[in-house]
Amino acid sequence: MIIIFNPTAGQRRRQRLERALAVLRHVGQEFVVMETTHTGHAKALARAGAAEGCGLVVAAGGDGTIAEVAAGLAGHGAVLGVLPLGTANVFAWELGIPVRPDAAARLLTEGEPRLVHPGEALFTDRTTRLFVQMLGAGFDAAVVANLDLGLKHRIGRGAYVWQAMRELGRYQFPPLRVVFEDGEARASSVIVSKGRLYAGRHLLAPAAEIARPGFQVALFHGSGPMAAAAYGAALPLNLLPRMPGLTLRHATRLRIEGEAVAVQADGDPAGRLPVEVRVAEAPLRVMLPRLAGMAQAA
Ligand SMILES: Nc1ncnc2c1ncn2[C@@H]1O[C@H](COP(=O)(O)OP(=O)(O)OP(=O)(O)O)[C@@H](O)[C@H]1O
Repeated sequence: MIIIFNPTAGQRRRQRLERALAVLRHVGQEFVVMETTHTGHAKALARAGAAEGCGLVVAAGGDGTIAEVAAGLAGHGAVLGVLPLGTANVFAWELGIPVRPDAAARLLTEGEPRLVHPGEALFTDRTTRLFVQMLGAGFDAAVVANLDLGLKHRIGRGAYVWQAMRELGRYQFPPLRVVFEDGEARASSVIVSKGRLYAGRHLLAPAAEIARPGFQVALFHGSGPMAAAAYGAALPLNLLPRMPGLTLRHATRLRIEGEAVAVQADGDPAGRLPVEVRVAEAPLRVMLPRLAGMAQAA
């Protein structure tokens, strides 16, 4: 087992990693920990580990690290394991992976691999980017692009709230055009979601099924600071899917266009519009809680 650790993810990450490692040592599980030193490093480490025949490659970090490791494993048979040490850990909440380090470590040895179908973004400079949970264009991507990373490391998710309030006063809400296989739509912001959750455990797309190929696309029609503030207020109350001015629809392929508008993928800056979004060619095997065990627990 290789554990790829992002030392900059989340808060108190090193202590949380050590708690997970103690459990693995206790059960006699052999592992090697590799620390990332820069963006993109997790992908390279995962690819090398899988090429050398490692069967389980663990992302110890947030959703950005998970997405990088997933991209490195694409086309190999290795299973992705997750030790959620990030700020929001949406992927873990979505799939029932425990966020407590000791429980997450136990899952690595006791879980079962199941298939998940990531998304892939293709930009005009021909770069591609895998995403495991969501991709956003518009307001939320502006928040991510301008986030104070020092503040994020000090106070965690509160830094996103602070930045969102700052963006309310200056974001211009340029119109976006979204082209689907069967028509097109306009919106002020778009979130392409693999899963049901967003920004932690908050409900965004109730009909989404992360294990199936395809997306729920949230189109935010309301424009301007008042509309964005209303969406933001509805999110922690899990009322966002019912907000007027928000439509949700299924898609397996789409194109988002807008004048140099920022794009975020799994909570990290990813580039600028236009972007093509599609289902990644290779599904991913992820170590998840056993379904039988979940049924017994229910
Ligand atoms: N050593 C490093 N120094 C700086 N950046 C790094 C390093 N290792 C990884 N990164 C970058 O940090 C980004 C953010 O990390 P990650 O998503 O794991 O944590 P997070 O943002 O705190 O969590 P979450 O996505 O759950 O909110 C990753 O996408 C990766 O590109």
